[in-house]
Amino acid sequence: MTRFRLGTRGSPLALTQAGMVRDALCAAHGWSDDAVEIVVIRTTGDRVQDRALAEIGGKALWTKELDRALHDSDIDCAVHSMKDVETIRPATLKIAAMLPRADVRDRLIGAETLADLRPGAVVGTSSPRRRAQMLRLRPDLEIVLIRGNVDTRLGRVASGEMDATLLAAAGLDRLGRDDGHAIPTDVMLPAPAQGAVGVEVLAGSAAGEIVAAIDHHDTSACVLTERALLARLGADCHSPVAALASLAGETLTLRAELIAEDGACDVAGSIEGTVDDDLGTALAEDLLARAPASVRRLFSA
Ligand SMILES: NCc1[nH]cc(CCC(=O)O)c1CC(=O)O
Repeated sequence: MTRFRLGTRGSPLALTQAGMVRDALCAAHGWSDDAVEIVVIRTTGDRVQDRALAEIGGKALWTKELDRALHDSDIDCAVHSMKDVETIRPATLKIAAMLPRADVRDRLIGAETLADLRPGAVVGTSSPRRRAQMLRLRPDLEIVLIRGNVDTRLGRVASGEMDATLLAAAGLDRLGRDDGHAIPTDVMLPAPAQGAVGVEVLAGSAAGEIVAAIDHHDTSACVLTERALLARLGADCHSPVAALASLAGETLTLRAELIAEDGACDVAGSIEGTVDDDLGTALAEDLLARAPASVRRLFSA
């Protein structure tokens, strides 16, 4: 039997997530573990570690090589952290499934709360959103660029090179790490799609039907709503935007905020409806209409 080929990046987190998708596929289809082959693909994002992602070309750096492998039929599906997947995807590809979403919050490493950080503390992040949100709450902080995988980042706080960093709870939990303290979403709204793992296939492929069997519908509904907001904003990975959708019964609630890079001004809002209401587009339009000029200019919509 030919094995189902699952493409992934090679970082410890990516491999863990690929293993979760393999296990879900095997459980859904009654396959043995060896029915799925995990194919590790090195991306530009993995190779370039010293500059901000936004600076060197953005989220495509994580997906380009996996996209090519899908188009060349070297793999049947590709596993991604949905947070890292560009807003606009090639029409030839389809996000066929998402795993149940994990903890969506950020965790602060190095102090219990942001208020506990010493005046002028050095905090490492490469995320424009985290930078802006931290400066809004604590304008005295010195935000420095940090990249690399989870262990590298934790190591730089442990060594005292920086006072603190922020990491997604989802990634830490998947790696079995209990470091840090979760920040409530009303203090720090997460990145759109944070905590969600998605599986992409070639549009119209047989693999799409195989993968669709593991889709967690509530997660897909929420994450696609957050991505619709990004699309209407014309947001990219330079854009300091936070968003979180949640479903309670039939009611979908979407919260979002846009923050100036220095945290000095922002615009926030929320909207409620059903999954059929295109809440992402509606909230994006509301925020753009109300955004101060210094925030508005960060978006190409
Ligand atoms: N940008 C890197 C990235 N992409 C996804 C996660 C965590 C896992 C997730 O959000 O699903 C991380 C690390 C982090 O932000 O701490």
